[in-house]
Amino acid sequence: MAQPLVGVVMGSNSDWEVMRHAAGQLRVLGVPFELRVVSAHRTPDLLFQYAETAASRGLRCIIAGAGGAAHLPGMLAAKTLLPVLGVPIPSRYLKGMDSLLSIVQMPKGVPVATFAIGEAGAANAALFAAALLAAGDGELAVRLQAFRAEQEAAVLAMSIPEEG
Ligand SMILES: Nc1c(C(=O)O)ncn1[C@@H]1O[C@H](COP(=O)(O)O)[C@@H](O)[C@H]1O
Repeated sequence: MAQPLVGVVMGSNSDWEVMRHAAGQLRVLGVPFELRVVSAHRTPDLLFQYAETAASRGLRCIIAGAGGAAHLPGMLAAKTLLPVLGVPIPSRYLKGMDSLLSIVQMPKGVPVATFAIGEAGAANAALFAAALLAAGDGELAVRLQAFRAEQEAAVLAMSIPEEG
């Protein structure tokens, strides 16, 4: 097993339906990652331990998904110098607006790169993590370029069926 370079963490296993889009995108690009459930609220000691050891274990960035009062990404960012990429999970009553605002409205000095609510945000966080790593990994840059080219070809091949 290759050394994980990206930590994909989430506040609950109920976030997996969204966060699997981050994992899937990393897998497609051949970026080694690890998956963990870590909660600032429910497992604060584990959160500190995870954040404090992440860099020394070889991780290069952390993608963190959380819903509702989504303190996980911000608290991770407070305890590590690694870039933290936050994914707002759609929540039951407020549709993820609570998650988005909790993650994006960090105080000056402790940034979290915040992505869109839901699966597109999770996939984009993975693509962003790959772009960060590709700056120092030419083979990954080639795979990322190929992904872009495939996406472009798929859009160029789109057609709209005419009516009548
Ligand atoms: N936002 C957080 C944190 C945290 O930020 O520490 N820990 C769990 N959660 C969120 O609670 C929601 C409901 O969790 P449950 O489904 O387990 O009740 C999840 O979206 C999770 O990310």
